[in-house]
Amino acid sequence: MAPHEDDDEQDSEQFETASIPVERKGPVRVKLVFLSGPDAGKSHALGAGRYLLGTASGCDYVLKDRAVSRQHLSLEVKESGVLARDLGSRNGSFCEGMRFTELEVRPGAVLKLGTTELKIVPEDSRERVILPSTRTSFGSLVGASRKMREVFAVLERLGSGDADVLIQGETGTGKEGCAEGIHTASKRHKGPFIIVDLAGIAPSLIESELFGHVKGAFTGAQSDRAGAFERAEGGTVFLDEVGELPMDIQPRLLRVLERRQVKRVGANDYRTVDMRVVAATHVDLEAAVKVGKFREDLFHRLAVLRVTLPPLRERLEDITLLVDTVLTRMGRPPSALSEQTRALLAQYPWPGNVRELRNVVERVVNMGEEGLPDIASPSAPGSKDKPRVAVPVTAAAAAAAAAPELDLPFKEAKERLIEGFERDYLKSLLERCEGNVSRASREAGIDRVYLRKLLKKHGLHDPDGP
Ligand SMILES: Nc1ncnc2c1ncn2[C@@H]1O[C@H](COP(=O)(O)OP(=O)(O)OP(=O)(O)O)[C@@H](O)[C@H]1O
Repeated sequence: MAPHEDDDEQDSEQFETASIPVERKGPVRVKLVFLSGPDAGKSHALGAGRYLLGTASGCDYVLKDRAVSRQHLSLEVKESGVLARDLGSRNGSFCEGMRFTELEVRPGAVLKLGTTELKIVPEDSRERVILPSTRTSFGSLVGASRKMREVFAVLERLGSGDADVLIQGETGTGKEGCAEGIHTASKRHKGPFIIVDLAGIAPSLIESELFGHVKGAFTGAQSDRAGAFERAEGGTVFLDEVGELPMDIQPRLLRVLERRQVKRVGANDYRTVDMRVVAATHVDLEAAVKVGKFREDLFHRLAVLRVTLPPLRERLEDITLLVDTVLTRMGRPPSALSEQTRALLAQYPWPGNVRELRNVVERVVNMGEEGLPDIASPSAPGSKDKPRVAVPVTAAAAAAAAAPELDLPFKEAKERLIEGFERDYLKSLLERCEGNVSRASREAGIDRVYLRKLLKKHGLHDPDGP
C-alpha cells in the first residue's frame, strides 16, 4: 500500500519505534467490517490479540484511506471485549461522533478513522452488516448520516423486489414516506398506492375497510364495495400501525399475505389479489407477541424483511440537510433560518422526530424566531425529554398560524391546516378533561388508541402514557 503522503515525520518515527506485539491466539471473537472509505466492503475475523491499523505496510490491516495515519489505531481483542487505542494519529479516532484516545468498544460500535468507518461485530452475531449507500435520499426521505444511508441501502434492495416489508420506527421518522418510496422504486409504481391507517379506523370498520363487503352484509352496507387489498390491484397497500389490528382479524391478514386471497364481508368466495403489502408500526411487535396481543405466525410472516428507521436524536447530523429540505419544499432559501437557530435545533432531542422538526422550522419561518418556545434549553427543569410544542406567543401569530397558506400546493396546505386544527383541538380537549385521556376520548368520540397517537404526534403530554 502506498505510504500516506500527508503523514508527518512524527508519524513515521512512531512507526519505526513502535513495538506493538501482534499476538493472536484462540478462536475468532469479533469481526471487523469496513463500512465506508476506500476499503468499504472488506471484513476480517479477529481472534484474541492486538492488531494495528494504519496506512503503513507493516500494519496488520493496511488501509488505503489517505486521511488515516501510518499507524492510526490499535485494537486489542480480549475475552471481555475490544480495547481501541488511538496511536497519536493526525486526524484522530472517533466513536459515535466522539474523539477518543482509549476506549472499551461495545459490540456493534462503529469507529471512524479518516473517512473510513469500521464496525466491530461479535462473531456470533446473526446481524448482517449492510454497507451504507452512497445516496443521501430515497423517495421523499433525506439523510446523510450513516444510519440513514444504511436504511437507504436496504431500501434500494427491497425496492427492486416484490416481497412484503415491515417498517419499524417511532412516530414521525418517515415510515409513510419510506413505504411510498418502496412503492415508487418497485415495478408496481404505475399501480395504486393505498394507505390504510389502522389506528385511525374504528375497530368495527377495519374488516370491511381491508377486505370490502357485499351489499346487505351489515346495516349501512348499501352496495358492494372493494376493500383496500382489491383496490390496490397491481400496486401496494400500506398498512400503517399494523400493531392495532384486532386479534380476530389477524388470521385473515395472514391468509392475504400467504395466499393473496381476500373474502369480502358477507361473501362466500375468495378473490385472488395481486398487490404488495408494506406494513408499519411504532410499537415493538415482538413484545406484543409476548403479551398475546399480536399473533406470532403473523409477526414472523410480516417480519421477513424489516426496515428500522432511526429516531432523529440518533442522527442529529442530519438536521442541516433536513432543515434545508423543509426550506426548499417551502420555496425558501437556506438563509431563511439563522445559524443561531440551526445550532439550537441541533441540541433538541426531537421526541416527535422529523415531523416535529418540520413543524418547528415552518413555524419559525412563518412567524419569526420569537415563535420558538424555549427549545434552547432542553435541560430546563422538567423539560428533560419531554415533548414541547412550538406555541405562538402573540394573538397575531396565533391567527397567522391558523390561516390557510394559500400559496402552498393543495395537499400540503390542507395537511398544515388540519395539523393546526388537531393541535388546537387536542390542547383544549385535554384542558377541559383535566388531562384524563379516557374522558377526552369519550368526549371527542374518538378511539383512545387513536387519541394517544394524535397526542404523541403533536408532542402533547399524555398523562396516562409511559
Ligand atoms: N428522512 C426524512 N426526510 C425528509 N422528510 C422526512 C423524513 N422523515 C420524515 N419526514 C417528514 O416528516 C413528516 C412525517 O413523516 P411520516 O408521516 O412518513 O412519519 P411516520 O413515521 O409515518 O409517522 P407516524 O408514525 O406518526 O404515522 C412528513 O412530512 C415527512 O415528509
